[in-house]
Amino acid sequence: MLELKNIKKAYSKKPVLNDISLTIDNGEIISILGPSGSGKTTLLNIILGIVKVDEGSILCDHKDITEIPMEKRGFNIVFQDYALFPNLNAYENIVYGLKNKKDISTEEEVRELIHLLDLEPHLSKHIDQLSGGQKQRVALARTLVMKPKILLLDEPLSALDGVIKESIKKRIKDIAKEFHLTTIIVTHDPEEALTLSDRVLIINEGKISQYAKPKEIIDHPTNEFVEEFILNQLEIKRQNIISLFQPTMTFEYGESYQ
Ligand SMILES: Nc1ncnc2c1ncn2[C@@H]1O[C@H](COP(=O)(O)OP(=O)(O)OP(=O)(O)O)[C@@H](O)[C@H]1O
Repeated sequence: MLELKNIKKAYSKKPVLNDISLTIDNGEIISILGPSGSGKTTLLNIILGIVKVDEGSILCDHKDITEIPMEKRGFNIVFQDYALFPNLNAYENIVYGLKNKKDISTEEEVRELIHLLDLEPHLSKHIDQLSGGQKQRVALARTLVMKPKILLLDEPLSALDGVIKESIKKRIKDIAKEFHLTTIIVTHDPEEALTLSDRVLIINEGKISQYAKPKEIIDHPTNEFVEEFILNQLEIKRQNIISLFQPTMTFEYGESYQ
């Protein structure tokens, strides 16, 4: 279990996170959702260990890790731009981290992950020969072979569209469930957060607006911000789709409107 207790962070005296407390159970998929500048990446980086807190503590399985450096926390992140090595092929990227830590994953485990992510046909391709969705899967495989205790994903679907997005979403869910892997995802897209996660943490101006299961958020938004920002965005999306399929109405004098 990961616990954040009264986390505070300011940059140049400007508060960015204000008294964030929450728990994340082992094996849960959590999305951190909020508008631009609300503090999502700062929170992710604090969990990862890149950014230090000003106040508060972080506990992992009841052990205080607040002062433990990133490399010793055993968490791992897939960055938004995937950060793959362009001079290596897909397979070399996937196994790169095992060079000095061979015993973390066996060859068989690596093969299983490659299979799960459907990457067999792409292993010898160079990074610039891969599509966005394929790059994303290589980045996921590269992170997962290191068997992180917690998987952090920064806007994992933002560069993908349509069917590919749905397929990656399903793979992230399947992998998290199969490996009982605690997964924390940063996103600004309510639809993504609500369909991908067990619980969604909605933050606004550095404070928790609501932290609940997707259904609870939709049925019982606890404040105006959640209603306005999250639910209205979903409604706009829904209306846009409906309007695409509405038949053109024709009037007596030949006028029409949509
Ligand atoms: N290293 C930094 N130094 C100073 N200010 C920072 C730093 N990092 C972030 N901030 C500020 O902290 C606030 C929160 O930034 P953060 O990147 O956490 O937001 P975000 O919700 O991830 O935004 P976005 O969705 O646009 O990426 C912003 O006002 C940002 O300008």
